[in-house]
Amino acid sequence: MTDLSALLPFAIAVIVLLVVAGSIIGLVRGRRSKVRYPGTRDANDLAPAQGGPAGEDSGAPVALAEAPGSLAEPAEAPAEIHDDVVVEAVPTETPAPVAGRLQRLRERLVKSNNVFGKGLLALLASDSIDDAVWDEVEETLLLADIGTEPSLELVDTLKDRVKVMGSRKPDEVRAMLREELIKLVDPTLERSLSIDRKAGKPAVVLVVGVNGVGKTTTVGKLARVLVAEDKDVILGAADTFRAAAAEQLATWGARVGVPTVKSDVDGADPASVAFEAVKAGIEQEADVVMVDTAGRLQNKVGLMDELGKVKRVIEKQAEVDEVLLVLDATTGQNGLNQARVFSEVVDITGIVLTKLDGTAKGGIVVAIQKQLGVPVKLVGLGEGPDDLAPFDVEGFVDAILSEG
Ligand SMILES: Nc1nc2c(ncn2[C@@H]2O[C@H](COP(=O)(O)OP(=O)(O)OP(=O)(O)O)[C@@H](O)[C@H]2O)c(=O)[nH]1
Repeated sequence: MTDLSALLPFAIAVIVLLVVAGSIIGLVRGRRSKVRYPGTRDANDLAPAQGGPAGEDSGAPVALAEAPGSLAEPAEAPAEIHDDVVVEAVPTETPAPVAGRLQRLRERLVKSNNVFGKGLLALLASDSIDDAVWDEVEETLLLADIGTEPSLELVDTLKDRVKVMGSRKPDEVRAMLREELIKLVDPTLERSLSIDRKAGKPAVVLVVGVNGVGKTTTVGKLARVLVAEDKDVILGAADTFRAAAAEQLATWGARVGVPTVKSDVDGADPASVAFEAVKAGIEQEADVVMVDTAGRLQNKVGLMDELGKVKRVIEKQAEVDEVLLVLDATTGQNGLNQARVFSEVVDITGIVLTKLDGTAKGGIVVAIQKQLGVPVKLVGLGEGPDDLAPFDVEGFVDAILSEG
């Protein structure tokens, strides 16, 4: 007769193998989305409305009725975001304090933009400033993307001031230029974000823009800014087009303990997700609900309509306090066209200018504000999690004029 105890190690080995195989299959299933997008799809095609209920025609924007529970339950802890989504348990991080961030990121700005400032200082300090020099001053301003009209205005003002000054000491020239640049960037604009609860509801921030400008990254970074300011935040992943966007956002949130409301269904109705996120924010008494949207080209009418719908559906529950348009500073004047069209569909309340670390065209800040009358509220200065800073006029001008 076989000794049963001799078989025991084999039995254990078989059980272990079965458990391991089972969890691998579970993991693979978990990573796969339940519904695949049926055909080839252009980044600017409309998502098929699978969430339906948020459709304005239905009149009652409720949760995705066909897929109950398909929107992830807002989680308290990173590992609990959703049964079906594998989110690695990341230790919660403490975001860098917000005060003085631009100062800390100043070096990036100095590196990319002080060529422009230095150039101006050198030109204005030259012994005699003739027309050729003034042309160079103007060209320098145009190259920094300040825009034609503001550049001409600034040259005129500087001409007048130089005339009055007579002989010019470098310090005086610097002080004069600093003063005029600060005026141009406009310290009187209101740049604070509306992120306070009101009427018993959370503040709602909608983040919009064309593809690849840094929307999801900005929402993630901004969540950290808000957490650093002790706000309770909920994220809404209404970028239902790019498959990885929702998980990318959830990971950003999880790192600072912020839950994300998202759909497991590729191409779900973004308005439904936005609606659910705001609903969760109201129920959980969050301070801020931040909704990320899919990148869309401003010339695609259907997509722009979809964005208008997202906003209107949110407004069935709560006011949208901020609509932040994310613009990539490296795209220069093209950003202005985008901004114009977006502002026709949704009232833009602020600009987030990303990738300022990668361009010498910081003057776009001036051009955008002049053309749209909308202030730059935040600037992105790198890919790091805390490389987003509240825009501060003096800090910005000082970095441009820095010796560094
Ligand atoms: N250097 C630099 N890179 C940035 C900054 N902000 C965002 N990025 C990078 O820009 C790239 C695109 O960022 P995403 O957040 O995915 O852009 P998106 O607008 O959400 O993209 P879509 O959803 O495809 O429209 C990423 O590689 C980011 O790391 C910034 O301030 N500086």
